[in-house]
Amino acid sequence: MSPAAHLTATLDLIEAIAAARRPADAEASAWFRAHRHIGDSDRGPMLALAYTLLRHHARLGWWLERLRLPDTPRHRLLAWLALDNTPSSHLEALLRPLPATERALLDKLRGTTIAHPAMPDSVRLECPDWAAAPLQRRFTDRFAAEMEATLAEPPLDLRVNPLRSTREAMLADLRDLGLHPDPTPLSPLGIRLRQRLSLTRLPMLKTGEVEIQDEGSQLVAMLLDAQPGERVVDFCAGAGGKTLAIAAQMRNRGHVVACDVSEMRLKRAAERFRKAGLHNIETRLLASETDRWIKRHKHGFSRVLVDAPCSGTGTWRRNPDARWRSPEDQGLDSLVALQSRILASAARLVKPGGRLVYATCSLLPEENEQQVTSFLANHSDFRTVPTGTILQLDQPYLSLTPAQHGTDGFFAAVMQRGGAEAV
Ligand SMILES: C[S@@+](CC[C@H](N)C(=O)[O-])C[C@H]1O[C@@H](n2cnc3c(N)ncnc32)[C@H](O)[C@@H]1O
Repeated sequence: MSPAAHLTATLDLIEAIAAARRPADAEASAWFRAHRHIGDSDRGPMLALAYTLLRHHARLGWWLERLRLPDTPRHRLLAWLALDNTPSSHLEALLRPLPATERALLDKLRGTTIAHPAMPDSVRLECPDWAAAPLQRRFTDRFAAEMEATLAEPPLDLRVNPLRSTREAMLADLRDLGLHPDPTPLSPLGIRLRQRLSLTRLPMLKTGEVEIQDEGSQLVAMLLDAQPGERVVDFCAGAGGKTLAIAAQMRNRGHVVACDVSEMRLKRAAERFRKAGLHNIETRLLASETDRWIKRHKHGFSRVLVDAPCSGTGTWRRNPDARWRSPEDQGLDSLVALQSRILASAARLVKPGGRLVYATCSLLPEENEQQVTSFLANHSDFRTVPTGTILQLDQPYLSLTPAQHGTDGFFAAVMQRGGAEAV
């Protein structure tokens, strides 16, 4: 692609993402499917630029307002390129015609940095109003550092499928491909790649030897501590990211039921299970969290994971657009109420001595510790098991943040039904 065609196509992609109601990653995938002629060498840089704009969303909006320019994707792109010191002559050639207002925008921003002393903290830290108060309450003097960590580009984390390979073998294969992988510090199955790369460079994704999974997500699955031969439920399985890790840990022995209310996600999950060579997983579509199947299988499982729908505040590094969408659609209060209903209903599946893990990818105490406290207050037959007894992390609950652990933000609590020996 010529540089001009490349930039014009990037603007088209950015406009599509801005206009879409669905998340940016889904819109970008659909956009590239509709533009199959665009090759890998263009895709990576196009996506990187589109995501850079999303990561600077509030700050770019602030600049356009200050310069009294309409807030359009084109102006956002021009503002970013000017702040990034792309030469004007280059831009004039690429984005013709460049009206006088846009040329003035470039002139005003050239040599300036994106941060400005007059920017309020909420803009500088890209923190939406709905999340600012609970996040400040939680992090107090670490608030700015935590928010800054959510603005960094995340690494690519892989989880090795122990049924197909080992971490050492995969590290060696990745080095042979000219990459620079590191073992992840917390998960024994994790590999971290910090360089930007096209996924087509990783044949081990196709063979099911590795899966893409943030280290924090790997740890949540490990916390379930599912053993070969057990009966396990992944209640909010979605597209099966954690189910895959759980079933692999069980070495394909025992039985895993992957439930969800989304048929589309379960279909995608089933496809992934086949590819990973996992045969001990059944998918089950639920009509709601109180589906009759749950009553029929009361006390039927030794391990139940509830990876609840949440605000996704812990995944802002990967989904920078999420902070401007979620959970405005439904509101935090109704999300918290849904989580509480899901947790109470899924708990019925746990047999005496069995374990229930409640997890979110949220940083908000309302969805995490407070949710567990209120569950325990209403379920006196459950008690918490410190996560330090399972992982090498000395925490009562698993609580990961981008600034402290270099992972996405995750929370998980392990609870056991009854005081008997864990199953
Ligand atoms: C955080 S996502 C799960 C991600 C998945 N566990 C993974 O690791 O890839 C939450 C899931 O909960 C599902 N969900 C939403 N409402 C639900 C309900 N009432 N009962 C069960 N699952 C629900 C959503 O469809 C979504 O797939």
